[in-house]
Amino acid sequence: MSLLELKNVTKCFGGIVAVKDLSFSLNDGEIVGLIGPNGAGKTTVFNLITGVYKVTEGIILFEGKDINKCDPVSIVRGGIARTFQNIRLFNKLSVMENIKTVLFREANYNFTQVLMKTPKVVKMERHLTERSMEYLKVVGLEQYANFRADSLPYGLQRKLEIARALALKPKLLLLDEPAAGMNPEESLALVDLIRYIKEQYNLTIILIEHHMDVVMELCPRIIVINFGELLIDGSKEKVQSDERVLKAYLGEEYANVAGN
Ligand SMILES: Nc1ncnc2c1ncn2[C@@H]1O[C@H](COP(=O)(O)OP(=O)(O)OP(=O)(O)O)[C@@H](O)[C@H]1O
Repeated sequence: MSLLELKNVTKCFGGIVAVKDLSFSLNDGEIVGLIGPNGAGKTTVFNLITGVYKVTEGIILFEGKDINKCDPVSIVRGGIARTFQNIRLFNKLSVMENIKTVLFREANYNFTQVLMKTPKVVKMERHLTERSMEYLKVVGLEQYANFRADSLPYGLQRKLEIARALALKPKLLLLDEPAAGMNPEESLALVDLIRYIKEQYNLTIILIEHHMDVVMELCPRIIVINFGELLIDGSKEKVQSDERVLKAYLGEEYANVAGN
């Protein structure tokens, strides 16, 4: 059974067909790139998988269960986490507090206990701090734990989003342009980080990215969409040598670099 399956999914916004009759599935443990030109429908696909939008037609199955009617919170609880193209952190909170906001859902104390600062609360607080620090260490942000989230450069904010998504303990992680705003050196480090978290947390990952070097490094399989429709779903070698993809998405320049 596939971990995730989209069956003939269509999403319309009024007269705009953002996603059209799209079908693909992800197997457990895969890392797959989702690429296509601006406006192709990639983020809409993520918004459909995470319940932000409801499909107009079609079905989305996660672990064999239809998640079309689930709200975003239940979908997160079910094991799907994401990062956003436009970073969505709690800017005024510290880096560590951004992780704690996720971990608090595990805390089993009430408001009065918090006000009284009971031993149970103090113990749980310490535990959450340690856990938050573990996630920050994974992405290399431990030294920024007490910085305000919006004081970090973009590249580090993206890593914080990844750490926060990991704290949700997902099975499936959706990364929306994680390398946006990063220089080549940072992108390379990001590739290593994504590989590491995939293995460490046993994740299945689908990745939207315009940095083709990142996609080619990370993803043995790539799904290309254009005008909301599937153009090609195959190995990176197949995608790299597909003429339509080369011309439309990767450009002649990349084709030459790739030696095709
Ligand atoms: N909430 C919305 N209301 C109306 N139209 C929308 C909405 N969300 C997306 N669209 C439209 O759907 C199409 C697909 O947009 P989407 O953001 O999914 O593309 P994308 O492939 O992620 O683009 P990019 O690479 O630029 O982020 C676009 O024409 C967009 O304008």
